[in-house]
Amino acid sequence: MFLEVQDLVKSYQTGENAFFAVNQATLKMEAGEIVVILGPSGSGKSTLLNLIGGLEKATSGSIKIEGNEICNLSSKQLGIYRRNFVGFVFQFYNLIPNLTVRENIEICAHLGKNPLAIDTLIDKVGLHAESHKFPSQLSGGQQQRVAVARALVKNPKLLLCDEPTGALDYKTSKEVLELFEEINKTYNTTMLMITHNDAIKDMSHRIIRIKDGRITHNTLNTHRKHAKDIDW
Ligand SMILES: Nc1ncnc2c1ncn2[C@@H]1O[C@H](COP(=O)(O)OP(=O)(O)OP(=O)(O)O)[C@@H](O)[C@H]1O
Repeated sequence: MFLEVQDLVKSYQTGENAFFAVNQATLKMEAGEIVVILGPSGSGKSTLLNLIGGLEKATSGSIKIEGNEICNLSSKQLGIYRRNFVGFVFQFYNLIPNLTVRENIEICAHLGKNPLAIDTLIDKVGLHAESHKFPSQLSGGQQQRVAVARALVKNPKLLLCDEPTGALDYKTSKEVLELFEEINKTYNTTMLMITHNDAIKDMSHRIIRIKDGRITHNTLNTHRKHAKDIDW
């Protein structure tokens, strides 16, 4: 099993009471799976993603990646885990404005042990003609494709995405989703995504629903579609 989360809890002390942002969450992911997390605002989606990505520390419970526990790692060890294992894509692309497309990707290449070839990746995300442009010269979809390439260049086994198409229109969302599907197929990257976009749900292998910090559903998507065939 690639990822195993067991009885995971993240609580905050608010006055005398504890508030449970993630409450006894248990889930498993196979290598190469695309899993989406759905749930209302404030239900704990980002917290769960951040715990798995080693951006936050759990109150209790266990997260094992390829059998290795990450919940008891020090901050420094968590940094190494993030660097070696995890790529992040957020709703807003967070590119460095005074670096070109190529340079934005290049600066992350050395972070992993087996980085992907930059030019192959630039071709894969369809930005060959844009590689010397600056972020301000790109559309939102193109900027998100740079962000995806930047997250992938170190060849992470796990890609965590928080509303990756949240700032994109229909057409560019579809392009980015086709890219995710292609990357998943080519590199067998395991992907965990938070989204309100129904299309991501339709192209995923598994759907997790969360409410008030608790996982309420965890179902295989037996009617999985390819991104190019999805209308929403
Ligand atoms: N540092 C913190 N201190 C106290 N409460 C927090 C903290 N961080 C998050 N929370 C609370 O935990 C709950 C879950 O937050 P989280 O951001 O994980 O929700 P979400 O499902 O991702 O929401 P959204 O869809 O609106 O982004 C929320 O009620 C939030 O207010």
